[in-house]
Amino acid sequence: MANRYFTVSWDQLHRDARALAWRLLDKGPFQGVVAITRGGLIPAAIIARELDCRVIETVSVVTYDEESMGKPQVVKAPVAAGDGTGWLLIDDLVDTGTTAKIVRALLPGAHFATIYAKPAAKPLVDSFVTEVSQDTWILFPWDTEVQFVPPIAKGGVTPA
Ligand SMILES: O=P(O)(O)OC[C@H]1O[C@H](OP(=O)(O)OP(=O)(O)O)[C@H](O)[C@@H]1O
Ligand SMILES: O=c1[nH]c(=O)c2nc[nH]c2[nH]1
Ligand SMILES: [Mg+2]
Repeated sequence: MANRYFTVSWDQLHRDARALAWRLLDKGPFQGVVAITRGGLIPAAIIARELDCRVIETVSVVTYDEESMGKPQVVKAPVAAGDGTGWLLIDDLVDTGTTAKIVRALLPGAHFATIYAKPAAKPLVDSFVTEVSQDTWILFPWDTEVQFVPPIAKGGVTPA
């Protein structure tokens, strides 16, 4: 269980996804992007736009129910991407690496990129932008909303 949170705004996500696109420019060209749904969908859309790539495939692995981990299941395979050679594989983050190991086994030839990476799974990723400590839970903008917090002196939550 995470004991810290790292909140990512839409602006920050867009900036970080574009930073990843810059890093990927000289790794391509790619014939298509495979998004690991659902978290990889928005990062993949931003990166595909920046790399001028129009072909998007998806792979879906269900691993988590909120913050608890269950038994991973591939519920949608990446049919158009062969063994991944020439394709860019995108997810929002790697944490334990469970999802990454499953998808890499399906697409061993793909270049695997994530925006955020925690240390346990960093070696599984070919390109990433920001490392976040293992005990930090990343809060993405699609999972959160803006709300009132009390002042720090009255028990307000300290940001990560
Ligand atoms: O390295 P791991 O420990 O496998 O964790 C990383 C995965 O967990 C999250 O997806 P999740 O399974 O929550 O599904 P979602 O993308 O549909 O939200 C995240 O988007 C990664 O795909
Ligand atoms: O929103 C999320 N934030 C995380 O830090 C994380 N780790 C695994 N799955 C995750 N989902
Ligand atoms: Mg995911």
